[in-house]
Amino acid sequence: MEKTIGDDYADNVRLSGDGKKVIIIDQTKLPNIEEYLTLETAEDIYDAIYELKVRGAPAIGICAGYGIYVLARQIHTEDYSDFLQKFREYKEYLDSSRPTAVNLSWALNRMEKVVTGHPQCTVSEILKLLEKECRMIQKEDIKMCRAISEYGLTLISDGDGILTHCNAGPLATSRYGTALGPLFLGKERGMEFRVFADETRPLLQGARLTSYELARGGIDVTLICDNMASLVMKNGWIQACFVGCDRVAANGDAANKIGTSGVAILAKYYGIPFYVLGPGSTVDMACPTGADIRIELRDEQEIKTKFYREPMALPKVKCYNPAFDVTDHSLITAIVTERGICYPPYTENLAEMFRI
Ligand SMILES: CSC[C@@H](O)[C@@H](O)C(=O)COP(=O)(O)O
Repeated sequence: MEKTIGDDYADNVRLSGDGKKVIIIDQTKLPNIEEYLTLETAEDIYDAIYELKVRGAPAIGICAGYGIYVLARQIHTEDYSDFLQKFREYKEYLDSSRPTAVNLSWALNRMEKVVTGHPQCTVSEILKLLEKECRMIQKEDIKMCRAISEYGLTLISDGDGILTHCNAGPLATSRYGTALGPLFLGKERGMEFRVFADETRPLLQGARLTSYELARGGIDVTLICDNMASLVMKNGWIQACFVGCDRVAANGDAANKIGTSGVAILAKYYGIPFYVLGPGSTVDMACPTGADIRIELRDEQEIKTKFYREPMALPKVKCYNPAFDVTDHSLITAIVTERGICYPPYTENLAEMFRI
């Protein structure tokens, strides 16, 4: 089969050959060092997620699925209730690593259902089913990204300028990505886009990951500081904004990397369509509105020192470091999932699309 651009990134999160470890590319080291990490203990997996070594909502879910399987193998009992109790302890621990992306608890709940759905099975039979399920989560993600890419590509034309924020590319998923998926797919089909990547303060996912992925994929990418988005829009260089999401509420409000809502407000002002792209697993129909989404607060050192040779503020200066914000549904032109392109009114149309 012919190799596609997304294949280069297909193994960012995977299970080791013996099934006893999770292997991830360390995203905090990119773009300078391509280093793979082996995760074996509950602490390894928790820390990798918390420290953003693996990040991006779908990739976090995939890592958690593989992670809980690896941990389940370490539960040495033949007793179903003991197994379930220990499994749940691991699940709760991993689930507490990051609160905003729903994919984390979604994947862990899926894995738990395999256990609770088979009380008649032996522990070794349950382990086989768990392995199948976590591999399935990743396979489905690849399929979903492909479908999202196809739908997303219908929204743009050859030669368009696209602005993106944070990283919703192959590193954040399994292949193609969500917001970047249409661009990789278009590239495979001979289309050219001019992408403007917000650097995305404070952790610079746009600079370190998005511009790296796009440049490697041969896509024309220009890195800008977050505060330059307004100018490139005013210049007429942007025909659409494509961003990912960490949780979409039932009314269409969408949580994504801090700064996304500002991009949406600018896009509205300049009359540029603003699209949110993500897998159905990111749509949380149990969450009524954006106000119900828990926003992760992170360490102030990420703002002051993390990527600088010297501190950028006095130690006594206070910082406020929310990792995400919520874009109001009224600013979103459409939400693209593997099920199709959902336009407003979102409360009705998401309910119809996700059949509740
Ligand atoms: C397909 S990834 C979608 C989102 O998870 C992405 O846009 C994002 O905000 C990631 O934030 P991060 O804190 O880097 O995990």
